[in-house]
Amino acid sequence: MNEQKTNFDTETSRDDSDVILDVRNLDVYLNTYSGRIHAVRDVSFTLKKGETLVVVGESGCGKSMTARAIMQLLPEKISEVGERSQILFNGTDILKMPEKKKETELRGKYISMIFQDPTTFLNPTMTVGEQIAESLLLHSKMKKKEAMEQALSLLKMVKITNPEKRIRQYPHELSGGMRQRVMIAMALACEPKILIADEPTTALDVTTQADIMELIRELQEKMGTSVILVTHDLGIAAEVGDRIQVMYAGEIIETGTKSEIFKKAVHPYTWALMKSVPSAQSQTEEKLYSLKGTPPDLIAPPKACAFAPRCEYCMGICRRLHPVMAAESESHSAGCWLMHPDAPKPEQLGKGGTI
Ligand SMILES: Nc1ncnc2c1ncn2[C@@H]1O[C@H](COP(=O)(O)OP(=O)(O)OP(=O)(O)O)[C@@H](O)[C@H]1O
Repeated sequence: MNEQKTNFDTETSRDDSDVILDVRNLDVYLNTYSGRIHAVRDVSFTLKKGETLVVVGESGCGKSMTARAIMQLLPEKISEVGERSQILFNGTDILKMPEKKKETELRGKYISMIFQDPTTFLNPTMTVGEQIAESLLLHSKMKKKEAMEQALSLLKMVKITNPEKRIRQYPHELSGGMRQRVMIAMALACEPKILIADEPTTALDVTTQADIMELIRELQEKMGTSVILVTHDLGIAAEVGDRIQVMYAGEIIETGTKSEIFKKAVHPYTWALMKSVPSAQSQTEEKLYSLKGTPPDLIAPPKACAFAPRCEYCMGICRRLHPVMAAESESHSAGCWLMHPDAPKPEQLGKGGTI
């Protein structure tokens, strides 16, 4: 079997003029007291204009570090990006941009990010209006008065109640949902080409979650922004995603359109994630499936399939060789030895089959 690791999805889309972001061979290392963590491992993917790409996976699988690498907001001092890595925004490698340009052009103007917890992002000593205006002043030639007027229209756009009052309030005076709306207003202030949303609704109650996701979708349609949404919630992925990218142990293990992933997933890890989603039926009739074991330690990531120790369909080869990323269709690919033409069908496999 072929040992070389390729990513057919990226290969097929390299010539695509619709591609706004092209991430190639991204490696992120974090130098911690416990050791050097290989948090993102050879990740390649593209994002098209106007689409929503959802990145899913368990905690610690590298979703946030991938998102932060694009925004160039990796943990200071301890992080390192691999030498061969490239992050091309409209053809320009973000990793080679001077720091000043990243500050004044890249962040906010071209790419914006919203986080799970707005309190760590919003400045507690400035009013909501001043903060939105500040971001406008940084990226445009507006005067302060004009920026404050624009801040008010942005607060109206994100449908905050009583915007004339909110604009003069401080973050601590607002509810969690309102603070999240303020962060979205700030992120969209300069009409970025890409919005990265890292678990934007995790800290909110279910109703507010739905409102915020609806808001992001509405604004995306209106402004034509491309969105990368990081979530561990497959329900949200099913609702808003055009394409889904499943990550495990710092790698992409399956990627495809929403219907390919939800109806025709081929990787046992994706199957396990799907089975763990509560449905109306599972809540009343059966115990919810829970994936046993934990993801591997990324200080010494396995050389072979990282999911093998937890996989019900694990074969001998899975413990020896890294799987090849293989194409199911032009838009659907996965890294699993079960896809090899010589592999037995999953239903024929007992634990630890041989190939
Ligand atoms: N600031 C940090 N310092 C040290 N290690 C970190 C830091 N942030 C993340 N890591 C480690 O990097 C790896 C990838 O983490 P990452 O946050 O990207 O995962 P994730 O999939 O986004 O999970 P979560 O949903 O829990 O944030 C994990 O092993 C994690 O422990």
